[in-house]
Amino acid sequence: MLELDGLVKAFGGFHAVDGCSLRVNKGEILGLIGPNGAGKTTLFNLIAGALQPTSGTIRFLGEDVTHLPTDALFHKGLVRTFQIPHEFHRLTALENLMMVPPRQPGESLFANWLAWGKVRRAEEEVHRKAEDTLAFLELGHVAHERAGNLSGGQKKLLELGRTMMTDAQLVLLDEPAAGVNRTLLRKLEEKILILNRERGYTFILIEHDMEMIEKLCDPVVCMAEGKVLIQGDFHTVRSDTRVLEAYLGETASAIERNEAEHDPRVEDMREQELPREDL
Ligand SMILES: Nc1ncnc2c1ncn2[C@@H]1O[C@H](COP(=O)(O)OP(=O)(O)OP(=O)(O)O)[C@@H](O)[C@H]1O
Repeated sequence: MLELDGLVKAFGGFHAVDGCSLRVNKGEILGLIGPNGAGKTTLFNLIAGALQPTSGTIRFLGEDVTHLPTDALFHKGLVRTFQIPHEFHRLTALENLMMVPPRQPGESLFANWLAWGKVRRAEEEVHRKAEDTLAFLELGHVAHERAGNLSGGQKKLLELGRTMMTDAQLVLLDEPAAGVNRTLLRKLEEKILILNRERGYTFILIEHDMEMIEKLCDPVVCMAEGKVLIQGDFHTVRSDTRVLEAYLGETASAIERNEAEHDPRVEDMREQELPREDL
């Protein structure tokens, strides 16, 4: 379904993604893991057309889509969600879903004027679909609540709902578990599995929550320093020494940073940097 070949994204001299090649097959839930700064979100941005690669190619459903923008990919069925949900916070949950479908006839004044009956039927259909989507996500009770008032977990479910309004084929989920309480997390996992098994959605999922990765994902891909380190099932990837080293490297630098924070010499230096009146 998706083929990445030798993808590179450079920011100045720094390669955030450094020669990534990857295959995603229809029906998979591919888990993308790796320490902070490994390049996972940058890779998502490249796949979703939000960033242009420095080099390399992206093929989606057999077509070269390397330089297509986000909206063109969206119309082809490639949709992403964000680590921080992007809801319209003043609109209700239902209205948020009704905003999604592309090419609504109601968007065109001319179409409105020419065929108002057709427009009304299309709007009713969108309304029904949005209600069905909320019911599937067990969000029916907050349909008329402003999206900005929903909990973090409910916003994540709503993001998933927005992908359902588009008949997406490949969905990129960026840290769906982040900021979600345990109860809603189980619900989110269950819905992702149903969408995958019963509705044929293919997913790529960036996640630091290893329990979620273990439950949902096969294969799992680990990235570090912009590169794909290994691809395999969860247990193979988790026990691979290169993966352990990549995560240990991150832990070691976090410990170093933490020690530096509490080193009296560093604190002295900070005090010296500040003019007295700012202290
Ligand atoms: N626009 C940018 N300009 C410069 N550097 C960037 C830019 N975007 C990302 N980077 C750098 O690229 C590297 C990879 O970042 P990225 O956000 O893709 O990592 P990640 O694996 O998603 O990390 P995390 O798990 O913390 O979200 C980081 O060192 C980051 O600082």
